[in-house]
Amino acid sequence: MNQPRQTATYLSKRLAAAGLRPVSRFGQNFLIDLNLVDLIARSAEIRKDDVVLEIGTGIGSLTTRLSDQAGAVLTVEIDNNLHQMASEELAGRPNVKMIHGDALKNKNTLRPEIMENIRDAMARIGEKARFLLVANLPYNVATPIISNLLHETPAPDVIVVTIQKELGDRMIAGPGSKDYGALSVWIQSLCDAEIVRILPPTVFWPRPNVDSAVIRLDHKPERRAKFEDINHFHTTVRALFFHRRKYLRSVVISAFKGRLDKNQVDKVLQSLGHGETARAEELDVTQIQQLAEALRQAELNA
Ligand SMILES: C[S@@+](CC[C@H](N)C(=O)[O-])C[C@H]1O[C@@H](n2cnc3c(N)ncnc32)[C@H](O)[C@@H]1O
Repeated sequence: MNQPRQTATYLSKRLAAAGLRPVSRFGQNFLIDLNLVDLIARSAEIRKDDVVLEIGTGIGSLTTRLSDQAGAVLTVEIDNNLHQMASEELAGRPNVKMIHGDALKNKNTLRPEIMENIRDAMARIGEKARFLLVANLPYNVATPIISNLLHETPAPDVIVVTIQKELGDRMIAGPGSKDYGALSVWIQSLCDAEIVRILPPTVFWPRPNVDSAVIRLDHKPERRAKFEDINHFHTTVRALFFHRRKYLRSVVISAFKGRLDKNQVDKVLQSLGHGETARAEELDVTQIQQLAEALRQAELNA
């Protein structure tokens, strides 16, 4: 199979020949350095038993690498023109399945077909099958895609994606940092997270306005197993950081209004040693988990 020489000129000519231009609302910033396309695929350490999901097929340059290494690839593209171009590029690759459409049904839900196809492909491969997300993600939907996938069963074992650097910084941030928030706690509660490489705008065409990062998340099922109710935890974490400058006490009181009264909230906070002036952003991931679980228990006993 011929690999396209993916320079900016090559890509712009190829799109222009089809009467197309990159669509910014779809986050169409294509990687033009093929070494970086290889870096993404290599960083995922893909095996023959792996089922790989790619969101954003583009013209299929990363997809071909994934197809060479994985057992099965499911790739999703919202743009009909790119979907058609990639179909030609990927024809003759029986381990690639393409979906044309939005990867998200709505902000909180993935397109159901995605997980149906992933589960089918994993069942075909058998017990050793792992599930990976490997993609140069469209930046506007990167957070809901990653967050929603972590709710799924199975959740991806490994995620290697290109995202805005600022988003990567938020994923790996610790307490006390300006980047620390609900996303940091949610990701680190379930995964080991690392930034593999920072990418300048020049490696994309067209150039985005910001730096990007290749990040790797390793999902830890033993961490997930500790949560009695993962949805409750996620909702609580988002509520705790919604007004990040406010004191924890008033944030919890308003988030649990109608479910816990002020006395019950005070009891929970006192039992965990959080004083009147504590703020969510000062609590580490374990302390947030303990607080969310204590609030859940208090609600059950209320
Ligand atoms: C950053 S580009 C990556 C393209 C290609 N994989 C590459 O590495 O050059 C993101 C791709 O995601 C597609 N896309 C944007 N929003 C999407 C969505 N909600 N669902 C599926 N694909 C989407 C865009 O049309 C675009 O092709």
